[in-house]
Amino acid sequence: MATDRYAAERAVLGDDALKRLRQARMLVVGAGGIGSEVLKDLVLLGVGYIEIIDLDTIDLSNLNRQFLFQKQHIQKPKAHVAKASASAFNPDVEIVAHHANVQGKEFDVAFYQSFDVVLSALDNLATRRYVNKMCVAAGVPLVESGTAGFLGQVQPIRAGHTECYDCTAHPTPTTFPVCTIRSTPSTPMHCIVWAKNWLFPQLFGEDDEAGDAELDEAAKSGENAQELENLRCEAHQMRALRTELNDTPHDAACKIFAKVFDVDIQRLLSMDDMWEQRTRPTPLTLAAAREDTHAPEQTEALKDRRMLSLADTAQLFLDSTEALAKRAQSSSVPLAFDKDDADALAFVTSASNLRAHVYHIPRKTQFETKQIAGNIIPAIATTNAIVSGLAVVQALHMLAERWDAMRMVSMARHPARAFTTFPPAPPNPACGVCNDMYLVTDVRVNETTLGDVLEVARKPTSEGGLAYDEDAEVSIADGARILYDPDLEDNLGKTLADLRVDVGTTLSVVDEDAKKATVQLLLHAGDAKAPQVRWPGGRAEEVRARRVVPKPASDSESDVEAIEAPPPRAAVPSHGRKRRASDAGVEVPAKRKVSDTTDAPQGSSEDAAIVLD
Ligand SMILES: Nc1ncnc2c1ncn2[C@@H]1O[C@H](COP(=O)(O)OP(=O)(O)OP(=O)(O)O)[C@@H](O)[C@H]1O
Ligand SMILES: [Zn+2]
Repeated sequence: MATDRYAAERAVLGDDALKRLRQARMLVVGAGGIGSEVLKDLVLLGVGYIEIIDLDTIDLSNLNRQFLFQKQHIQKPKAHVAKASASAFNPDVEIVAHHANVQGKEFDVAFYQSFDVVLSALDNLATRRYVNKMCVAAGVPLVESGTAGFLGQVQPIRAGHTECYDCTAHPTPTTFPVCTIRSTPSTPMHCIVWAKNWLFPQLFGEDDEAGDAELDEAAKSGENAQELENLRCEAHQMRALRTELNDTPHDAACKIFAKVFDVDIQRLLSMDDMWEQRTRPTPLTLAAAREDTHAPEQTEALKDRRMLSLADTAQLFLDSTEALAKRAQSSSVPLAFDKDDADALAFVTSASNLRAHVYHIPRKTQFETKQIAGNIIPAIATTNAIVSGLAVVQALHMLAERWDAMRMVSMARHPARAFTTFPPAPPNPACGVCNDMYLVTDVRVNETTLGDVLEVARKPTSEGGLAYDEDAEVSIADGARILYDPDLEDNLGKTLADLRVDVGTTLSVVDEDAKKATVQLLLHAGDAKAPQVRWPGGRAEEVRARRVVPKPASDSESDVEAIEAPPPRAAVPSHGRKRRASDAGVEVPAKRKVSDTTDAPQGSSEDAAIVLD
């Protein structure tokens, strides 16, 4: 008799729930630490159809916690490998993988609406906010999750009923993405992490023999031979230099300088596709660094708060490398970074600043470096696994429409109470994302003019318009770019294509008097020249029900005029002159920021205010 892989699940969830799971469609955004765990959980549960999106490729540093990936997958797209690895767990599940940026235009509101639940497993604020906004626009439930060291959090979001991700302000995370550390840093933090977590242990910490053996094994499998060979070569060179540090510390320190700031950078530069979207680094020789004795003007009295010249930074690197090498030689245990160890801090400060210089990134003082280096939080596989499980539980509640069962969950390293759960709060009336109205708008960008869009804004709802009064001061913007306002009429005759507005763009129609909510037109390719406005999914009632401010009883059910304005946002100075269309090409700050949350109050719950990675 064939075994039923779902027997246990059926016993726990029941027949109906299992059937629903088998028919469910879920989207996982991000295939990193949390995303690969979530994917594995969903596949094992037997969710019928899953799509996964990730823009990145697999890095060596991912392998300690992203268990769908192995050595032979280095440099392959995370989404594709995650699909291949997870598919093997359950052949009943269909997975579609996208190696792409989730902010790409192909992932429009209709795409989101094709899913029952979206699970966000991202590592940055901007993309989290974007996915949140798309889910609110599409009216699709979202499970947001994040971890920082031993802390974790899961937030179920149901548009119009619960807080969205943007209802509370989020501090800029002090944690960091590790995968960009080895080759493509873009912030001072990346450089500091590289110096502290990679270079320091390579030279003075635990010797990584095992890592090299693993590289040998991966090379045997024939995958990514060239990059694996490079990594192995780098590891061997570093080990040789580490040995040399014992005998001739000064010469070895100079060679290490040449290797990490010049030779290795030249090797990376030869990989052209790596630099298509990024600024190319500039290799730095010791001789060139020594020539640059210019120190920025500064008034700081304390030495560690002053910015050193490049020459002094290079000297600090050589001195601290020599000092640490001597200590490592006489120490019975490998050295570990300690921000209060002067040599270690000098090493990390100088190495990270030299790397920052190479990558055209601002440098940091020793004082700043100490603060940043002391704050780095490692990603922990167990936290990711637990948070992923909690996220999937929320997704199951959503799928079963057990809305009352949804819980925010905060996880902390607390012996008495590891988890704190509470029902999600209602939407914040000051949240731009929750207050804005989202309408899918069919256009033909080569024929539809901005005037056509304005006409639709003025038309009554019964004729498919937005019902703005003839005398209402309306503006139309593409992000921060204002295309039309009462002082800027030159663009009205231009097509959307002329204005560099493509399908996939969101145009914001803003009522200057703040009497109506901002309307977001999600542009979609249509058949007619005149824009056709549709409520997402044709579910007008549902969308209307999502309004934060209750509708007055007298308003007609079918009238968009019933959309009340959110609480007034920042006052807008009026313009003294008519602006020309040529002005419009220039990015100007939006008069009223659309969906801006900077004025949103801080999270109402202390528990909810953890920094998400
Ligand atoms: N705009 C985006 N589109 C698609 N995927 C994204 C986007 N932004 C981030 N991601 C993905 O989200 C995932 C987040 O996973 P995680 O936090 O574990 O980061 P990581 O890069 O795998 O690990 P680490 O940053 O700790 O090295 C990453 O795989 C990253 O590529
Ligand atoms: Zn909100």
